[in-house]
Formats: sequence, structure tokens, C-alpha cells
Amino acid sequence: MSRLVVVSNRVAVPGEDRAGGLAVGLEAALRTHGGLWFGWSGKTVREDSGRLHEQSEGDVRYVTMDLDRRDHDDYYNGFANRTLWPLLHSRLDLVDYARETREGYRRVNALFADRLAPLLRKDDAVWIHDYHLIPLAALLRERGIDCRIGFFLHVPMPSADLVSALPEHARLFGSLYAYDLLGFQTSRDADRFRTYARIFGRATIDGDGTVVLPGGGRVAVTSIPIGIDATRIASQSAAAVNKPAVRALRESLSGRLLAIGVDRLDYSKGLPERFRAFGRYIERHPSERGRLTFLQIAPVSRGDVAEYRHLRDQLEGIAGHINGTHAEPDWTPLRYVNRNFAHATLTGFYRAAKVALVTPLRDGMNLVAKEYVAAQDPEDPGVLVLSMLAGAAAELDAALLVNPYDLDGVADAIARASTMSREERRERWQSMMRPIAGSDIHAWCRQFLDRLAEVAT
Ligand SMILES: O=P(O)(O)OC[C@H]1O[C@H](O[C@H]2O[C@H](CO)[C@@H](O)[C@H](O)[C@H]2O)[C@H](O)[C@@H](O)[C@@H]1O
Ligand SMILES: O=c1ccn([C@@H]2O[C@H](COP(=O)(O)OP(=O)(O)O)[C@@H](O)[C@H]2O)c(=O)[nH]1
Repeated sequence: MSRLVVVSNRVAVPGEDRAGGLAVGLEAALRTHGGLWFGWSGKTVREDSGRLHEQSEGDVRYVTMDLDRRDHDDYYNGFANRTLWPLLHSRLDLVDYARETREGYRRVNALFADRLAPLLRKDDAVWIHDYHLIPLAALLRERGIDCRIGFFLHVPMPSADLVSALPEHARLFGSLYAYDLLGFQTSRDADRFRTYARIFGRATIDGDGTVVLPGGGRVAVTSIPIGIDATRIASQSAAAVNKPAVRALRESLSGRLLAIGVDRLDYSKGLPERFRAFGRYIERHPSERGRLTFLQIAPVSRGDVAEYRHLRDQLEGIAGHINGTHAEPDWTPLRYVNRNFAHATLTGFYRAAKVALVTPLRDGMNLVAKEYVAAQDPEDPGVLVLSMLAGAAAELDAALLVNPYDLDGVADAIARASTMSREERRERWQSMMRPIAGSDIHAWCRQFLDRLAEVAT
């Protein structure tokens, strides 16, 4: 069997517990498969961009690379998170495009290629992840690497019209044709990529969905939704009931029900709208007043980027307003916490919550939605209120699906979730557990690698 080489910007090196679905998913996949994980070290240094660090744990070898301040600003804070991230989440109003950061993105991708190429063997299966590293396969090919290379886009693939607003989009998105296999979260993302390739790459599409380029080149395209380690989360959540943090949370509720939200502090997650919808719930359902406390966990993310700092200020204002308007001397309706929690602790919080609010305005998948369901007590499960604009909605149609822009609709869904009969909760939970347990993180990894082996032979 060939060696697996995973390449991603964010690497979950042992001991690192920063929030983020990509690292959580890949960590679980590599734990069973073994292999090499290559990416950014998470460190910005004064000089010496490209310096490598290495460590191993079990069958996984981690090789990570430092970036200097300029590279980090242009590539991660700049082109990846101020240009591509808003574009891919359909927020053209937030796209900040500058040739300088675009060149910085290419420069850092070239640095990834320079440092990674010498580590590769001919029969490796190389799996590159996400929008930070779109041109990496093309750059590796230029350096003579001819092993199998696949790519997975964790975020949404928007429409061709939207992508075409990016200057020089064909140069960047055309570099995806250097991969052997492209994976997307949902079939709609994969279809939108095919349409993009048809319109802007003059490609035709084969019966099995493969993109065929005018010169005869072929790129296989598939959709494989990322999953979670459902078995592990179920056992962790059952064990977490006795963790001091979980017990303290339960006791602090004084018999009230708990609703929970867990998201990086990111404008794609729809937090201002969610907070307002919760306020609307209190107003529209006066008979329910005081029954439900909402805990929003929102660790700070990408804090060097102006739009993220602005969001933080905005949320503090809205949270203060909601509590100022609705709190009682013995009840704070909204608890807003900007801290990162260990994954195992979160599973206990999920299980303690009778309602989860997962209402992004756009999301590639959203693993929190799946984790919440997997963490429930099968006999007395809570209810997931889920945005129809999250990738997870394609599989979890037994959740209470909402449009996150319809604040009254979300407010009414909260009321319905918190009063739902046990029988309906169990039926919905069982329907959601089928895809969550059947297509878990191990299946995701296996399916992608099997397909990559197939297309490259
Ligand atoms: O690495 P960061 O800048 O701190 O951001 C964390 C990750 O956010 C995004 O996650 C995406 O991947 C998840 C797993 O497939 C998916 O469920 C979620 O919908 C996506 O937003 C980003 O795409 C990752 O690269 C980041 O590491
Ligand atoms: O304090 C926190 C908040 C979140 N997470 C994890 O971060 C991931 C978030 O992934 P998701 O796909 O929901 O969104 P992303 O942040 O990747 O956009 C999930 O596994 C969460 O359990 C965590 O470990 N600690």
C-alpha cells in the first residue's frame, strides 16, 4: 500500500487543540491510516520562512514549516482569508483583492512545493486540502513530481458567475486541472465546479462526471461529504458527564434547558443573525420566557483580519443588548464565551444541551452539526436546528432546517425544538445518525483514497 501524504495549511500537531473542522477531521483520518502530514507550523517568525520542524507520534510523521510575517500576512491573512474565503462563501462585498497578496499566495505555495518535493516518493498518494493550496499540485508537477495527487475543497464551491468576479480567476482555478482527483463536500459543489470548467475551461463532462479538457487532459471530480469519528464522540460524550466543566455547566442552569452554539468567530457562521433570532424567540414566545438559556461558544479566529475584529465588536454589542433587554436578576438568557474548549469537553456540553443552533450563512460542511447529534443520549436526544445553507443539510434533512436570514423562522424553530416530544426527537435523531455513523471520517478518507488510486491507474 502506498504512503499517505496529507498537505494542509492547518496541522493538528500533537498537543495543539485549536478549533477548526479540517484539522479535527484529518487528525482522525491520519490516526488510523498513518503517514506524513505536511503544513504550516502555526508560527510566524522574524525571518527564515520555510524552516522545517519535524516530530512523530504513532504512525504519523509531522513536518511543519514556519512562515515569516510578510508571507503570513500576504498568504494567510491576505489572499486566503481576505480574498478567497469571502469569495467562496458568496460574500463579494467583503472580498479584498490586491495583486501584492495574490503574488504572496503564489510565493508561499511555491515555498510549500520547494520544501515538500524532496520529501516525496514516487508511489506516494498525496492529498492536498483546501483553498490555501489550490495551485500546489501544478507547482509540484513543475518540480518533476508525478505521483498521484488529489485535492479536497472543504469550503463551498460557488457559481461560475461568482468565481468570475475574481481577477485572473482562470489562472488560479485552472490550476486545479493539475490534480488527478478533485473532491467536494456536496454534489452541488461538484456540479458547480463542472459548470465552471465547462464555461471557463472549455471542458466537456464525461458520463461519470470527469472533466475532459480541450487538450485531452482528464480530471476526476467527486463529492464525498466529510464525516466525524461518530463512535469516539458517542463514547466521549457519555464519559464527559462527570467532567468538572460539564457538571458545573449543568448545575449553573438551575433546571433550565440549554441551547448551544459552537463556532469559530467567523462571519460565515451567521452569529449576529443567530443572536437576533434568539432575541426574537424570547419576544415571539412569551409563554416560554425563562425556560431556555443559550450558550454560544465562539473562539476567536483569524484575529489579525479586520473583518473578524469588526465581527467581534458587533457581537459584543448585540449580546449586551439582548441581555440588557431580556435578562432577569436570576436569568442571563445569552452566555457568550470567546474561549476555545478541548474537543472532549465540548462533547459533554453537546450532550447537556437540548437544542443546538447551527445556523451559518454558508458553510462547506459544519462538523459541529454532526458532532452534536453523535453526542446525544439515544434515549433522550436533543434537537438540531440547522441552516439549509450548510453542507451538512444535504445529509441531515431530519434536523429542523431553517433559513438563517429568516429570523422569525429561526425563532419559531427554537420554540419548536425546545418543546418537541421525546418520540419525535428520537425519530429525527435516528434518521440523522444513519448517515453520520454510515459515512464517518474513516469512510471519507477510505473513499477518497480508493477513488484516487482508481483514477491514477
Ligand atoms: O485554520 P483556520 O483558519 O483556523 O480555520 C479553521 C478551518 O476552517 C475551515 O473549515 C472548513 O472545513 C471543515 C471540515 O471539512 C468544514 O466542516 C467547514 O464547513 C469548513 O469551513 C477551513 O476550510 C479550514 O481550512 C480551516 O482549517
Ligand atoms: O472551542 C472549540 C470550538 C470548536 N471546536 C471544534 O472545531 C471544529 C469546527 O469545525 P466545523 O466544521 O464546524 O467548522 P470550521 O471551524 O471548520 O469552519 C469542530 O470539530 C469543533 O468541535 C473545538 O474543538 N473547540
